[in-house]
Amino acid sequence: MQKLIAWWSQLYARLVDRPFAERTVIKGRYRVEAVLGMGSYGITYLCEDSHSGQRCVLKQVRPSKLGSKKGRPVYEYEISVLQALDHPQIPKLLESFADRGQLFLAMEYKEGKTWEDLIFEEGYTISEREALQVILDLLGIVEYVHQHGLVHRDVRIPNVIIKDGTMHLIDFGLARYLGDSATYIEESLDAYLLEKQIKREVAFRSDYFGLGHFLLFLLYTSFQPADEAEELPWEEELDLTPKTRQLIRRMIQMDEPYESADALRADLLIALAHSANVHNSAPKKEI
Ligand SMILES: Nc1ncnc2c1ncn2[C@@H]1O[C@H](COP(=O)(O)OP(=O)(O)OP(=O)(O)O)[C@@H](O)[C@H]1O
Repeated sequence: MQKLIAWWSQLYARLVDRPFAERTVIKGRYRVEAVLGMGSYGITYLCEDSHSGQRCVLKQVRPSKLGSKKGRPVYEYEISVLQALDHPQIPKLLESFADRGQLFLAMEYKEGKTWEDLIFEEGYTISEREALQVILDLLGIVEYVHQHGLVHRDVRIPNVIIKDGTMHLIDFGLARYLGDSATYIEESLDAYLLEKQIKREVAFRSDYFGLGHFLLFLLYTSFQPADEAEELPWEEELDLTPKTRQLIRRMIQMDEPYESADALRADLLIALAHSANVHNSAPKKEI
């Protein structure tokens, strides 16, 4: 029976979750230029706002999710989160509205490339010092989010956009206020894999965990495995200074986790002072 329900809901979603075509005008002002993505609860569009002449991002709740617990509550939560934040490196909420029976939110468009694009499409290689500097800059945005009682919980390379050297943190769909439950519905966290539990914990340290993995991604851009070498743990593969290694171990909770941005920043600055600005391999492209 459960299989049948799952099959039916997938079929239903496929039938109704059809994105609006390019050039469709929503609410008489937002002209769809492209579909940016189809996420778990929303469809994201790049639009031109005919009122301001500016580009913006529209997020539409998937029609198949409108009546479910993962539809409107998630949408309303994201609105409240974006409304609470006002930072130049975070997209601002422009408005939320219903049109044609659908729910939308409009937010500022952050033009640029994500770190995922820079690493995987453009082949950037980053030295240890540069990587630590990136994390230090990102920590400033994350700390601002924390100061508003929020945890982002999805700090990852596809969620950071970089334009002219300035980073922007996007995708607050998983953000939660401290004290709120980690899931929207009565899901038992015990069922989650340990790593997912750490990432989704509503605590500041889960964002430091995300930043730790972000740092590892950046550091791996300079790693070149020997031909047919077996995969080893990061501590053996990456040639890092001891301070950076200790820092990462705490960020990804192999050792006592950081509980405040100040403590993490202090160790980041120490690691930076000890770090080398050399690439482990010849850079294909440097930042
Ligand atoms: N404010 C924004 N400015 C620029 N690009 C954005 C903005 N918000 C989202 N995007 C881009 O739109 C795409 C879809 O993003 P979105 O975060 O809505 O959904 P997702 O990551 O596909 O799924 P999920 O909601 O499940 O995390 C991504 O490529 C993201 O880079």
